Amino acid sequence: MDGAIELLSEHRCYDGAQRYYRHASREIGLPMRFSAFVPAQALGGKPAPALLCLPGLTCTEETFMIKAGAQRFAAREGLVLIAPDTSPRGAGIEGETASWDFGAGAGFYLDASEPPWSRHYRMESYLIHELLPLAIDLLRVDRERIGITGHSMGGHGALVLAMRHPGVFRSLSAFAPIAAPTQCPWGRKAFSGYLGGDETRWQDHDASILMARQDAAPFPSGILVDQGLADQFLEEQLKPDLLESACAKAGQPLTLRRHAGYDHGYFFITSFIDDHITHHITQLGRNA
Ligand SMILES: N[C@@H](CCC(=O)N[C@@H](CSC=O)C(=O)NCC(=O)O)C(=O)O
Repeated sequence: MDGAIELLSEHRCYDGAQRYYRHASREIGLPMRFSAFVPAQALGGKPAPALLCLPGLTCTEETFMIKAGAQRFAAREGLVLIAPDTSPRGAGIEGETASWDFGAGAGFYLDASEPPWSRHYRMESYLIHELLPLAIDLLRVDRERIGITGHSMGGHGALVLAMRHPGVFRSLSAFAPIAAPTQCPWGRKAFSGYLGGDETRWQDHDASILMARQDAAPFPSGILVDQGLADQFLEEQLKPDLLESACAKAGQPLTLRRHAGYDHGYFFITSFIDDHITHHITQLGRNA
């Protein structure tokens, strides 16, 4: 695979550009798609701050861009938005599309160690070592001003990747993250399939465990997490209280906002996305 990047479509959006790309991924070994919103300030100008937005189970590179309503606020702040797909597609693995919470659409933003998944399911390496460098070059992203956020499985990805790759991301937030995946059915199913039966190896991909291990706050300016209290997955799958305890142990400032009446879906995300854009641009710094 030669890594050629194909612009699939481009749409004018708040004076910037909403784009969809496909490229031959070196890390995944298959074609991958991603989307990017490039604000007007970044179209011809100097390097811009960027936010990597990780979608949740069953989503694609399109979901966040068409449902979160983030472009209006990113345009205001001159912030590039980048959204990947949630897994490789078409790996040809038996059972890959058999369930919605494992396999296609459910890559959990990690590198699988277990065959047959280990050959293509390498979302962590893909994001850190391929998509981000590609975005820095292609979209003129300032490598010193990249933040990360995500929803549900993507919230897990944001929290875990931010801690596993210190210095790559300068700001962090999440919507209804899977905050303790070693202790919930979604996480246990994914980790046993992708990482195998040795649960000690799962701990390196659990945000609450990683946070509790920190000697000092990895994000001293604070992490923002929003959680709906009418979220149908809250008790069984998400467990934000465990992240809250881990942050307290690590001395990590955390703003965990619990919102009465909001469920797990994108109406919840779009209600609070402006606060997340403001959180990130405040920590990343606006272009002068
Ligand atoms: N098909 C499932 C529901 C799947 C779902 O709710 N996916 C969420 C993310 S859940 C955690 O990662 C999502 O973002 N869906 C896309 C959307 O447009 O809402 C079921 O049957 O329960």
